[in-house]
Amino acid sequence: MEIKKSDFELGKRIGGGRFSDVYLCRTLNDTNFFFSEYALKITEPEDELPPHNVKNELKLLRKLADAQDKEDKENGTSIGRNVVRLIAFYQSPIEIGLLFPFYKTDLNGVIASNTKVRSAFNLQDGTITKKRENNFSTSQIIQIFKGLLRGLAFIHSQGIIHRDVNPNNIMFESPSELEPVIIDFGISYMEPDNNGLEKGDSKITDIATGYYKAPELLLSVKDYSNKVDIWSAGVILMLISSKEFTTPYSKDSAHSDLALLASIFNTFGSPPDNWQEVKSSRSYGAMNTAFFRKTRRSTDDLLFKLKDHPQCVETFNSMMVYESSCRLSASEALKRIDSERLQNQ
Ligand SMILES: Nc1ncnc2c1ncn2[C@@H]1O[C@H](COP(=O)(O)OP(=O)(O)OP(=O)(O)O)[C@@H](O)[C@H]1O
Repeated sequence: MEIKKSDFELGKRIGGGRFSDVYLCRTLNDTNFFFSEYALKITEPEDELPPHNVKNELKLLRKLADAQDKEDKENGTSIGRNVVRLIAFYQSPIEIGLLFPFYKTDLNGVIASNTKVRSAFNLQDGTITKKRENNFSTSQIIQIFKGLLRGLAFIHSQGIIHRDVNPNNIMFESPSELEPVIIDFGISYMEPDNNGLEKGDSKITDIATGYYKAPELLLSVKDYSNKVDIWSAGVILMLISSKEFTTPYSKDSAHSDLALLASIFNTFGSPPDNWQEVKSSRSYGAMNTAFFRKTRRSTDDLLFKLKDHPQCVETFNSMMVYESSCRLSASEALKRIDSERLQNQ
């Protein structure tokens, strides 16, 4: 639905990135709108640099919203509920506004509300250290993870690669309502050529955020697939099922591709010699692979809180494989996790 900016009263700025501002807003005309609060994302296309493209974001969101509407009409078991729904939009000569339901918190907020802080007194030097502890139950972790996978299964079923799955882009109605909603399609890709912007075999590799980047991106593989999102989802699972809400990666890995690659190899072991998709990558060829000879860390260690859930552990292991074509898809991963639930009934 097309709207006018003047139909809304803008409240405080609640977020935004390099090229956008997101405002809490209220409608001034109640007739067409269901909620009392919305989030309005405003972007000036002229300011953007690739892969950011709000015109493309609007196209993708409209495609997703059509599929969500269709799903609503056809059946009750919607997988589209874990993806933000575009409610309306406006276009002016200088900006594009995208209207969404307002979500109170993101995954970082949910993690903060489920963190127990313990103070430990050190008898030797009299200092006090504070330790963060993950207070999620296993069922809460599985609920968040399954919601994330459902959202990705829906996005991928529409031929879309999200390309920026990370905790800032996973929203929740409240810290206690653990049904995740994936937002931000600002750098997403639609098969087959991102509406003429990027050919399938020469996609932009400068996508995703810090720890959540898949290894093939770090090696400049340009014909990557939606499996980059699966890798990001696996890193999120490591974060939410860790003992202290940390990933096993070094701090430098958040900013340096090379440090991240080293952390990935330290965590998941050396890649196989026959890693097909990176065979021709110049950066991989230039690396001394012997330097990275590492064994994979135990999954008990990586998924501390899910140790007693072999089906989740096995699913995670099948998601975090180097050869992206061998990584589980989101719908396969969901099926595997559900098979544990059925076995336990
Ligand atoms: N529907 C929403 N409800 C509540 N907050 C939102 C909503 N949409 C976006 N935000 C907030 O605004 C932030 C930025 O939104 P979004 O990620 O879509 O924009 P962006 O320009 O792509 O930002 P970035 O460059 O950081 O990814 C989000 O991380 C979130 O905190």
